[in-house]
Formats: sequence, structure tokens, C-alpha cells
Amino acid sequence: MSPALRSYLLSWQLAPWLLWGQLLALLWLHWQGWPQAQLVWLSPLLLGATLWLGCLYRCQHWRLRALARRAQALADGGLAERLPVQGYDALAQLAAGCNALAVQLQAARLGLDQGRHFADMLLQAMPLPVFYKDVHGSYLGCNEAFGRATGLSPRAIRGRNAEELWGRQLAALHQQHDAALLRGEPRQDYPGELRDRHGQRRQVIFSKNVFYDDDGQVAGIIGAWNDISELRGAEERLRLLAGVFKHSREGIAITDQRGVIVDANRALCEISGYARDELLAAKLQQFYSPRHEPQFYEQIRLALRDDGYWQGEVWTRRSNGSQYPVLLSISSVLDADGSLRNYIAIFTDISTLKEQEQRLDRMAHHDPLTQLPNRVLLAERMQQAFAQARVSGLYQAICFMDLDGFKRVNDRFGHEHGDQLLIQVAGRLRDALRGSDTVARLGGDEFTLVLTELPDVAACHRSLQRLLDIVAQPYDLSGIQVHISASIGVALYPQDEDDPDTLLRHADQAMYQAKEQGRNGYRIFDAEHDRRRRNRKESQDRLQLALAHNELQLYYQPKVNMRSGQVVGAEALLRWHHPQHGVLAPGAFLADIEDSELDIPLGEWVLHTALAQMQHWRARGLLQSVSVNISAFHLQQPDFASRMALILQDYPEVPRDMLEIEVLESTALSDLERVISLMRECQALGVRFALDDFGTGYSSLLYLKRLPADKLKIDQSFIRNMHEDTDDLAIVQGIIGLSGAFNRHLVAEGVETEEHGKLLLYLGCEVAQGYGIARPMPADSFFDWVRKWQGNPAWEYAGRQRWSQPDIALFRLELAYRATLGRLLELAAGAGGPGDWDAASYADFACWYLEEGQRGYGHHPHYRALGEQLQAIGSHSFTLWQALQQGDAAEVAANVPELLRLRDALTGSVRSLLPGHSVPSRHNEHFDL
Ligand SMILES: Nc1nc2c(ncn2[C@@H]2O[C@H](COP(=O)(O)OP(=O)(O)OP(=O)(O)O)[C@@H](O)[C@H]2O)c(=O)[nH]1
Repeated sequence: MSPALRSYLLSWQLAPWLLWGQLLALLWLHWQGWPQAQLVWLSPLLLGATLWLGCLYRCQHWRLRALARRAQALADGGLAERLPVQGYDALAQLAAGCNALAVQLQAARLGLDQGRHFADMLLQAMPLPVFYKDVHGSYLGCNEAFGRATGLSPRAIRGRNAEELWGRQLAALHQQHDAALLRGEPRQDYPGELRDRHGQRRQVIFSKNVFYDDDGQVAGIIGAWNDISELRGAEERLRLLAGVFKHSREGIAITDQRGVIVDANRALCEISGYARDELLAAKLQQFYSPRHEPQFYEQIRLALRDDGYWQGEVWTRRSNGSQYPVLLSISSVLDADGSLRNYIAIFTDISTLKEQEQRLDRMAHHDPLTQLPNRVLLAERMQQAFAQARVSGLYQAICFMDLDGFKRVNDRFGHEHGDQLLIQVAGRLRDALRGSDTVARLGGDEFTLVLTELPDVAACHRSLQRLLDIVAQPYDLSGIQVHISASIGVALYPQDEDDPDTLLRHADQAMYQAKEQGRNGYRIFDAEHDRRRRNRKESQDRLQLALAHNELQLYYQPKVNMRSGQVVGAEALLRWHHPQHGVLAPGAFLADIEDSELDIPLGEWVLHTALAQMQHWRARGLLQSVSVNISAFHLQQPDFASRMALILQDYPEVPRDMLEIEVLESTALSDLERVISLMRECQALGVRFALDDFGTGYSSLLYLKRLPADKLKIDQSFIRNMHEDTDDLAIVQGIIGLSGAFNRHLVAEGVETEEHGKLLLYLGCEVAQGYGIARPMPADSFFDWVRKWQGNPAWEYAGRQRWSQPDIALFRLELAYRATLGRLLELAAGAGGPGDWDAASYADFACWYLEEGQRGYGHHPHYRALGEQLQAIGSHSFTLWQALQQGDAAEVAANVPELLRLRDALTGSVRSLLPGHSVPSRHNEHFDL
């Protein structure tokens, strides 16, 4: 029966057929003769049974249909659905069984879902890129790592094949291995190269295998790859490092934290002489050399501890015990957590380098012929020697030695013999010196010696003589006997400067002097003389600049006739407006240019300036004679007179005789004949001459007589002291006498006080210049000063009072007497011993008083008082003298005041005896204008 029919039969469509069947059955029964009555009651029975059966069927049918619907729901996945279980019949059991099956199916599905989820999670969580594809090579999916590596999503790859994704070449590789898998070969691992999401080539290892379906059939291929690019790089690097380690020419040792060698390369074995096995487990300390102090290694340890690195030159030991220098670099190797793991020590053998360095150093610092130090090393040694000398304070001599006549040896015996001689001289000098001394050869036949630690100059002399003697010993040059000497120039430190170059230069200069002095000797450089010479040169240069820069000016100091009060002229005096030192007087700078070429332009500048000034004054109505100072050097120039004539021509309005040239007395004496002829030439031009600073030279009367000077100027040193010093008084008196005898005008310089002027007038000198009249002043001030000058009445009066010879004698006696008394008072004040006093002048004055004094001044009212004062002074002086000898301080103290009073009283009495004492002064004793 077909299912459709069966279903139809089981459906409600069966009901009419059942009724028809029942009817036919009743008809048949009727036909057969069943009684009607039986048929009547049988009919309802049959109908009831039919209906009951129909209902029963219908009910069962419904349950079956419900079961079928639920079973279909189960089949459709509605595992949560449950069949109603009614009764205990087979259908109820079937429903219960279906429910149990659904529960199991639900549990199984849950398990399956969980498994799938887990597998998916696992796949996604895997760090390696994973993919899977079907047996035809179409990709089905991939994990996230795949996406990260390739930039492709699961959707992007789904349904695509290897060629589409990776290109033909890689696809071919994959297909080859996929085919193998599908043939049943086991898992495939193979290397390949693919491009990552950034297009970078990556080295990978593919791993693939098949996966199966539920039927156990191969469903596809699952694969993954491992990116080994970094690994390959690291491998490459490791290989490289291993190569470096192995082939390095530097010895390399790797140690553990305790310095125990855990690996060493071949180069270290070669450098150290140890076999590799000997090195392994040895400690780095094995290489330590006793040349270094333990502190040295401690420093290495500390540097490694603090900085993790140390590098330096170290002496190490070979296996045979020999020592050699290496450049050692040690570095700490740390773990990721920063803890010390290893040390790497790299040994570079620098022994050859050092030897070369030494050779080069030797070549750079030594003379190749004699092996003596050369200039470079000499400079170093000199610096060291200076440093020592500064500390010790001892002398050191820098000597420059040059052989005498060495060229002859070369010329006569040949260059080679000359070389031999130089080598032998070098050897002798080296042997002759002490360890701290140095002998160097700077070239040719010149040697430089540094003699250190000389206690004094005498020791230097001795050493030099010894060296000369040693060099002078005969030489044997391959059988030829040669004698030679040397000349030495010496610069001595600390007498000289401490600059090596300067000392060498000085020694060189001194050596040339030694040569000039006849050779085979030595000469010590006179540093002081040289300093003076250089200072002088500097000053000259500076003064020349001053001349060019108009820093010089002439000041004018008036000369006056004290008696008449008339201004008789002026002396032009040089002033330098120094930018740093202010206004300088000639004494501060002229000495430096004395006898130098600069004397001439300077002297001519003075002449021009003075003449121009005279011309200017003349135009303003002031006619003054001006004297200028001309140096000896300038004066003695052959063309002085002709130049003078030319200069005078420039100032035609100035009367020639208004110009006076002051010549130093000493200059005039140095070449008298020449100076005389020159003065005459100039006098022919109209110029006059004055002998300056007269009295300070050694003029003989003959010279004075012959020199055509118009005027003598008494040197101010005599004027300054003539009131105290009887000798100076005598000189002034003598010069005044000479000027009269030789008919020369006279000017006294240095008149500082009114008393100076008065005394000069009493003695017979009327013209003077000095601060007591006026200081030197600029030209404009001089002009004003002349207009205002009115003279000094005290001098005008004194000018009328000439002292006679007895007056002067009395004045001198009094000076001597005051000096003797002054000496006694000094002794009383504690200066010198009592035996130092000589009272001869007391006796001289006493004699004078009784004889000449009585004759010349006996009539004078103060004469008698003078006698009493002399007596009292004598008596007090004697008492004081005795007290001094006895050490009676009280007596000394009692007599001194009285003696002072008596001394002043005596001076007053003497002055009152002399002419001119009574005129009061108008000026102070010291007066500066
Ligand atoms: N044999 C030799 N001669 C040298 C060397 N260097 C320089 N000379 C010569 O040494 C000589 C040195 O010259 P001088 O010092 O002027 O000669 P000198 O005869 O000693 O003259 P004085 O020093 O004035 O006595 C020159 O002839 C150089 O050619 C050298 O290395 N070997």
C-alpha cells in the first residue's frame, strides 16, 4: 500500500466507507436470512461499534499526528520541545522515548556547540596564523592572527584559492604539499616566503595537515605558519658574532660574574700563549702583571662596578712569563633584570705598536747621528729643570756649545770623520754630566747642555771649565788624531728669565761673544745688562712714539737777577704728557735715550719748539733769552752746527744771541777739542753757550779757560746744601770766584728758599733759577708770570750787602760749629757711640773769636754775647759729653734743651755780626710759585 493510500485510510475519509461496509454487511446478513429483529438490534450495535472504533481510531490518529509533529520539530532542531506523555500505552512510551531522545540530543548539541565554540576560541587565540581550506583548495576560513599577518579577513579569503591569495609561485609550493597530504602523506612542514600586510617579505615555516568530516573522510586541509624572520636575523647575527669571536684578531675572553673564563677565542690563545683548555676555568687575574700596583686592579674593579666598563693599557703576562702591553676593554653583560651575568674582556696586543711608538718617539726626540736628545726633548727637559729649580732655588745653566774650527775637520778628513768626531764629543759630554743634566744636539757642531742643581755661580764656572777640558782632549778618528776646542755661551737661571727660548737665545748670544773673545772659553750672559738694554730700547721706541704723537711739551723756568728783580731769561725744560703716567720730567725718561740716535730728533724738536715760542713771545712783546739743553751725543754730531744754522733760518725774527745752548760740563770734557770747535761754529751763528751743572765734572782751570762758554750754571746740589755743608759752601764760593776770574756770567740753579738767594747775593751771585723763584711752567703761564713778577725786596736789599772774606769765614765757622754741636745732640738722642764725636770746630771758633773775630768784629755790640754763648755751649757740651760717656741719662736730658737754646742764640749772634741780617722777609722760607 502506498503511503498516500495508507494515510488516506488512516484519515477521516475512511468513515463513510465504514458506514457503507456496515450497510452492505447488514444487507448481506439480510440476504442470508438473518431475522429482521436481529438485524434491528444488530444494526445499532454495529453502528455503535463502528462509531466507537472510529472515535478510537480518530483519537489514536490525533496522538500519532501530534507525535509526528513533535518528532518533526525535534528533527528541525527544536530540541527544547517535549511530547506529552499520556497514559501507559505504546504511544505514551513512544512519546516518553522521544522526549528522552530530545533531552539527549539537546545535551549532545550543547556539548557540540561548546566544543565548536571552544575550537573557534582556540583558533582565534592562537598566535600563529591558521587557515583551512577544502580538498579542492578553496579557503574556508582563518583566525585573527592570519588577518594580522596578511591583512586579509576570513570573508576575504573564503572561496579563494592559493594562487589568488599568494601568487603563482607560492601557490605551486602549497599545491605540491597539499597534494601530498591528500595522497595520505603525513603532516607537511616546509619553509616559504610570503609578504606581510606591509608588503615586507617574511620567512615562514608552513605546517599543514588534513582534517576529516563526521564520516571520517578527508574534508580539507588546515594549516598554519610560523614567522621565523626574526629568528633567521638572530641566527644570522649569532653566526656573525660567532664568526667575529672566532676570527677576531683581538683576544676575547668571556667570564662569569667571578671573572672565571667561560670561553676564549683563538686569538687570545695566540696572544697569551695559553691553550684554550688552559684558559677555560682560569681567572682573569691570571693575566695580571706585577708591573701594576694592586690599586690599579682595584680601580678596574670599581670602574666595572660603577660604570660597567673599563678600558686602558695594561701589562699582562704570557704563559711563558714574559710581559707585554695590551689595550684591555672589559664590559659587563647584564641580564634582562639587570643582574650581572658575564664580563667580556677584549685584549688587543699593542706590543708592536708600543715598540713602533718608542721607535718613533726616539726618532722624534733624538738626534739620529749622536742619539742625543734633540730640540723637542731638550725643551721638555728644560721645562722639568725649571720646575725643579723653582722649587729648589738652585741655579741651572743653559749652555750653548759650538765646536771651534769643526769645519776644518770635515774639510780635511771628510764628512764621515766629522761625524765620528761629533759622536765622540757627544759621548764625552754625556759621560761628563750627571743624571739630572741634559746634553742635546740641535744640529751641526752645536750642543746644548742643561746643567741643573748648581749651588752657586762658582759651581757653574767649574763645570764649564771641566767641560771645555773634556772636549779639548785628543780624539782618535779611525787612527787619525784630532784636537778640537769648544766655545760655550751660558744663560743662568734664575738670574735670567725662565723662558726656554729666551734662555737659549741668550746662551747663543753669549756663545758668539765667547767666540769673539778668542774661542776655547765660555761666557755667561749678562742678563741684567741685557734687561737694561731692552728697557732702554723700549723706552726709546715709546719716546719716539711720543714725539710723533705730540705728547712732548716745553715748560719754561725763569732766571732772574735777584738783586735787580729783572727776569733775564728762561730755561726750556722738556715735559712728557704720558698717557698712563701723567706729566714726566726729563729725569724720568732722558737717561734711556742718552747717546742714542733719538737724541738728535728730540734735540732738534726742542730747538724748533723753543725758537717758535720765542718768535711768538716776541710778536706779543716779550723778548726773552731761552736756553735749551742739548745732549752730548747730539752736540757731537759732525753736522750739528750746519743743522743749527738751518733751524735758525726758520725763525729769522728771533735774535740769535737770545738762544743759549746748555751743555753739560762733563760732555764738554769728553772731547774738548771737538766741542770747542763746534761751540765756536755755533757762536759764529750768534748762539751762546752755558756750561750746565758746573762743579759736578772734573774741569781743570785750563779747560775752563779754553771753553768758549758764556755762562756757568752752578749745580743745584751745591746750592741746596750750602747752608749746612761747608764744602758745598766752599764750592759755590769757588765757582763764583772762577766766573769772576774768567769773566763768565753765572746762574745759580736750585734756589729754593729766600735764604738760598740771600746767601748767593752775599757771596756775589746775582742770577738764579729755582723753585724759590718759580717752577717750570707752560709757555702761556710763563708769559703771564713775567708780567706779574716784581722781584723780592729781601733779595734786593741783600744784593747791596756783599760779604767780605772775614764775613764768609765767620759764616763757615758757624756752620762747622753748628754741625759739631748737632752731632753731639744726635749722640744724646741715641745715634752712635760717644767716641764718635770730634769737637775740633769748637776750638777753631774759640781761636777765631780771640783773634780774627776780635780784630774784625770786636767793636760790634753782639760780639761779647757771642763769646759768652761760645763759653756756655762749650761748658754744656762738655757736661753732656761726660754724661753720655757715663750713661747718665738724667744729666743728658737736663743739658739738651739748654744746648738747643744756646745754639739758636749763637746763630742769631753770628748773623747779627754779618751784613744784611736785619731786613725782614716778604716771602715764606719755602715758597712755590
Ligand atoms: N760631519 C758633519 N758635519 C756637519 C754636520 N752638520 C753640520 N756640519 C758641518 O759643520 C760645520 C759647522 O759650521 P761652523 O760651526 O760654522 O764651523 P766651525 O769651523 O766650527 O766654525 P766656528 O764655529 O766659527 O769655529 C759646517 O761646515 C757644516 O757643514 C753633520 O751632521 N756632520
